[in-house]
This record gives sequence, structure tokens and C-alpha cells, in this order.
Amino acid sequence: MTSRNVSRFWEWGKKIICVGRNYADHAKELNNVVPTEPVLFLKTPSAYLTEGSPILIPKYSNSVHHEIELGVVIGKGGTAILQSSAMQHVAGYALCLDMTARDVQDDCKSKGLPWTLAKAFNTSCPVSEFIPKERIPDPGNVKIWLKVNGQMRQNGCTSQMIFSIPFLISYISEIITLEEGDLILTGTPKGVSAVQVHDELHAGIDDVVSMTFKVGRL
Ligand SMILES: O=C([O-])CC(=O)C(=O)O
Ligand SMILES: [Mg+2]
Repeated sequence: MTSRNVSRFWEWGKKIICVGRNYADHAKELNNVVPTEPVLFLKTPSAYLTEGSPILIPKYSNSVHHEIELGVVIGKGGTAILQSSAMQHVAGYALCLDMTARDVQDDCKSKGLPWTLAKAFNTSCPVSEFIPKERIPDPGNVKIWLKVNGQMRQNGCTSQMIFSIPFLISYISEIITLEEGDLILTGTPKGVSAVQVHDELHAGIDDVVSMTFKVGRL
């Protein structure tokens, strides 16, 4: 029932909550410390993009990176959700891209400023079709991969996550009430790199879903 209702979650305009540095190999490739608590940031609903429309590099960036991530779509909202019941709040999943203006993020980091310009621009959250939760019985152990122009760039497994999906749902919901239709991006494995105009990004979760996006510029 729930999964049918939220199957076009990107049209609902709910929160997009992102977890950063949730894979040690990615934290290390950017010379970040491996966190002992989740790193959280937000995207706005105008960041959503579905297949058929291009990812648009903002005018103020010369280095937009792909980050392939497993997205968790909330079915039943809640505050201070217990880890033990967290999975009952999940409606399903989506494969997501956390497109990141890396040059802008580096600048924000050095100045101690928030990451909004680097992370939340329009088209910065391409998503696959909705995947009902029954189709991924163990979301803590699926392969997520991404190819750029046919070349494998990211090929990770969600078993490498530092903080598990139940832990993240519990942790986030203590701070921010989760609602039906919210999306949690669970972080990216290593292999991020800059995309160019006309690149084709092709990504998938095991044999469950795949998606393709072209890159353009504003
Ligand atoms: O920008 C970053 O490196 C943090 C992040 O989103 C991730 O690890 O997925
Ligand atoms: Mg990310």
C-alpha cells in the first residue's frame, strides 16, 4: 500500500537528507577523516531529476563530481525511531546521484561555510525509478556502480557503509522528524570524479535497477 503511494516520491517535494563520508574509502580519497558520527546535509526538492532530463552543471562550478548512492524512501514517518523498528518505516529505495560541485565544496570547507551551493543546486539529485522494499531484501549488501561513457568509475557495496540504514534512520529522526516521501541518501563509495558536458552516466544496483543521465550546462 505505502510503496504504491510514494512511488513518485520526487513529485511530493519532501526532504532530501544526505549522509556524507559514510564509506571510509571515499572519505580517504578526499583526505577527510573517517567520521565517528554521521555527517548530515540537505538538498532541496528542486534538486530532483528523473531520467530523460540532463544534469546541469551550474555556472559557478568547473568541477561537478558524480557520487552514486543508495537512497532510502520513507514510507511511515516518525520521530526518535528505534533502530529495531527502523526498517518498518521504509517504503522502498531509489538509486541516486549526489552531484557535487567539488571546487565550490572545497572553497566552502576552507572558509568554514555551509555546503548548500556545492550540494543543493537544481538537478543535483538524479533518481531512478522507485524500488519497492521487497525487491531489495538486504539493502545493507547490494552493489552500486556507475559508469561514465562506458567506463566503470564507482563500484561499491552497501556492506561498506560505516553507519547502517537502521542506525541512520534512528539517528536522523532524533534530530529531524521523518515524513512519508522523505529521501535519505546514504553516502558514496570511492571513485568520484568530475563530469563533462555531453558525458553519459549509467548506473545501477545489482540487477535490480539501472538509470542513464546526460550532462549539460546551464
Ligand atoms: O561530499 C562528500 O564527500 C560527502 C558526501 O556527500 C559523501 O560522502 O557521499
Ligand atoms: Mg554524497
